[in-house]
Amino acid sequence: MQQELLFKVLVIGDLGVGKTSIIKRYVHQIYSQHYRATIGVDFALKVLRWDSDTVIRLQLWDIAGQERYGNMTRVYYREAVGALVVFDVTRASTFDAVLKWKDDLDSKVTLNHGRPVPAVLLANKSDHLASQQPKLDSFCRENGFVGWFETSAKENTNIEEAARCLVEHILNNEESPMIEREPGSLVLSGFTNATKGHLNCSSCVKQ
Ligand SMILES: Nc1nc2c(ncn2[C@@H]2O[C@H](COP(=O)(O)OP(=O)(O)OP(=O)(O)O)[C@@H](O)[C@H]2O)c(=O)[nH]1
Repeated sequence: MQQELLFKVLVIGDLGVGKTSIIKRYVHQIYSQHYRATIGVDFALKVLRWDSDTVIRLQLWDIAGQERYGNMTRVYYREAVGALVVFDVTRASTFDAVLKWKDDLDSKVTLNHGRPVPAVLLANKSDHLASQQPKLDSFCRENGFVGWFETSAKENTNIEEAARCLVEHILNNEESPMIEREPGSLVLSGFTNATKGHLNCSSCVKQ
């Protein structure tokens, strides 16, 4: 029987780092230079055919960068099972803010037993870089990110890979709350043994 899983994923990071652009590229295959700040929160849905009997619906919550200074994030973060934390490689201050976003996330949403939801770090606008960025493996290990990717929404680099890495970690979390959908019904459910196991994310940081 085919199963459909719905995962709420947050996309967070400072103002103008490219969260909306990453989502638009990933979901609609479009990119624009034009900058319009997100107000509050926006949503997009990406449907992934994961394997022959699993369809994953990724509900992407595009949280405005300015929200870190507001108090709405607790509401927005509720029931999220994963996050993409984005910074802009051309602006060091946005990297400095990454841990503040991660702390905000960890303080407001956790899995059972208080474990953090998986978070993947995105070094966006990598098309701007003349040379390689320092590798972030140890930064990720030390700060609880499950992996990191140099992305470019402009050139469509590594966005699918990053999302895949995140989904693999979400699936590996036995206790991730999830909605399993059968035609005509919506029920909250835990994982089935058929869904978990055997998953391996080669591009993610080795823990
Ligand atoms: N060169 C380059 N520019 C990018 C990339 N991603 C986004 N931008 C540009 O950066 C600006 C901000 O992008 P947004 O996607 O609106 O940023 P955001 O993080 O959603 O911003 P807020 O909604 O204010 O939090 C826009 O002008 C984009 O065109 C990228 O990968 N490379």
